[in-house]
Amino acid sequence: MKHIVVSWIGKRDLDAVDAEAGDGPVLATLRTVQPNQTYLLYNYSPADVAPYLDWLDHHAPGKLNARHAQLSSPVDYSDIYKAAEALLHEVWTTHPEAKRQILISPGTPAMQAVWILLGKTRYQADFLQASAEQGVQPVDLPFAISAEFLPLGSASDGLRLREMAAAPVPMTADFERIVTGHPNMMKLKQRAAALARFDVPVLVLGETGTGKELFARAIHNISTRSGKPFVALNCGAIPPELIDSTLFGHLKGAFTGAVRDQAGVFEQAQGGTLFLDELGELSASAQVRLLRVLQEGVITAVGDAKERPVDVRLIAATHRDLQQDIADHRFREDLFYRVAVGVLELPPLRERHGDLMPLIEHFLGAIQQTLGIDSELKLSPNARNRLLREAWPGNVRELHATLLRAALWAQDGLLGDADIRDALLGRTEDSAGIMNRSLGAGFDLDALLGHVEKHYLGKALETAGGVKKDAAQLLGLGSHQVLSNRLRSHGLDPGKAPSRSSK
Ligand SMILES: Nc1ncnc2c1ncn2[C@@H]1O[C@H](COP(=O)(O)OP(=O)(O)OP(=O)(O)O)[C@@H](O)[C@H]1O
Repeated sequence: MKHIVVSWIGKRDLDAVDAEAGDGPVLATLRTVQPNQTYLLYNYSPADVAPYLDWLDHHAPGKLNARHAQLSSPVDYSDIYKAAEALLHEVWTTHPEAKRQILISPGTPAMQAVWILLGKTRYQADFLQASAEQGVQPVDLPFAISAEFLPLGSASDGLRLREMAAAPVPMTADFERIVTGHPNMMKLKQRAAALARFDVPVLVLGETGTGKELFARAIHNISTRSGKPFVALNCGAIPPELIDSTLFGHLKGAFTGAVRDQAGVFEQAQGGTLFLDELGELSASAQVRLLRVLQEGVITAVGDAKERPVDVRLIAATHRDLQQDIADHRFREDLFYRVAVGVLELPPLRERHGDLMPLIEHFLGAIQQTLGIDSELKLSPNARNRLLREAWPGNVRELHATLLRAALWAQDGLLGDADIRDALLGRTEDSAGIMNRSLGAGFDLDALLGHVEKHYLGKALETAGGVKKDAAQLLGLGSHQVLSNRLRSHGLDPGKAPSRSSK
């Protein structure tokens, strides 16, 4: 494996040419860790550094690259950042697979600080330090600087770079839609893309709203079945008496209310992918029948005597701990091993350090389009901090819903702290909260009703994926024009909204 070391050249290094002064931090480190390639930055004059570079070339292992960085002063953070960033960008993108170490000892404290900032965030690296007293040592910096602490622009640039650097399997647009810069999630995207190429069942585990369906769709879209249907079914939402007919279909007259033949989801997904969400909610008897279909590749519709062959790839998901359910005899072990051939376990949002800001930016852009807002949606600093402090028990889905609600509340495209607070309240405020406000000073009936209206407008738009016609139907409003009028009365201009959301 290629091994690269990066460092500034410091005063003690230049002094090392004089035989009395020891090796200096750079040479001492190179002798110890033996990299194949070393990249050095210096801000001394090239004439002063030339003898040192000659000398170093004689004594150091591997290939040396040194470049002059023009700094207005050795403590100017901005110039140091530019020089260090340019070097790391070049080296990290040219050698994405290499073992990368940054020697932080040579140079000024400002140079050290910039190495740590960059090496902990956009250009992940191990750090080394060298001193005459302690020798050469790895530096353990027991903290993470997540993308949340970086300015917006650089957080997303870094995201792209890290994705590029860590992507041996080419990612298609479908996987690009899964916004993340978190190393575990990027590994999961890789694994999912690899699994997509094999026609095996996949089990996606994770809390609600972590992106299980998004992964399932991405897998389908890059698989050989992409030209065929993707059918999603939430097993937890089907009444037990309808589970068989929903899965396998029924014939006309099979039971009261069966007025015509109806294909089940297996048949609807024929040739394609069936996504069974909340698989852990299936009753014991439904589990037996599902197992049989997976073993034999045939279904029997309710009321039918004939078996019909089905060719479907199954992707299942659950937020439950299926291993525990197996131990408690709630889930069949044989079914588990049938569906859990490829397993992806998505971490909750609270564990994906660095993902919040990129997701927020992504959703603000999508919501702006959905709501047809002209100017870019922006967050006030306090609103941003509030979003970053939240634990997000409903994960990415809840983050999106909160931003959508806040965007409906916001004035002039600026989402303030109060908008976010109100939007967050919307997730917990029950009818009693709304019904039991004290009358008198501060009570404002119009504002309260407006609040409720905005809550439901947002909820319907979210549920309908931004399609106004469907949202209007969900709200019992006569037409999408009525919905548009209501949105307009809250200062939004839905005339510009696309008919389909960009999500
Ligand atoms: N990493 C992500 N990048 C962009 N959008 C995301 C991401 N994760 C989730 N989303 C969005 O969040 C919403 C919820 O995601 P999804 O439906 O895939 O979650 P889920 O785990 O299947 O949820 P549930 O268990 O509640 O069905 C969707 O609108 C999805 O597009």
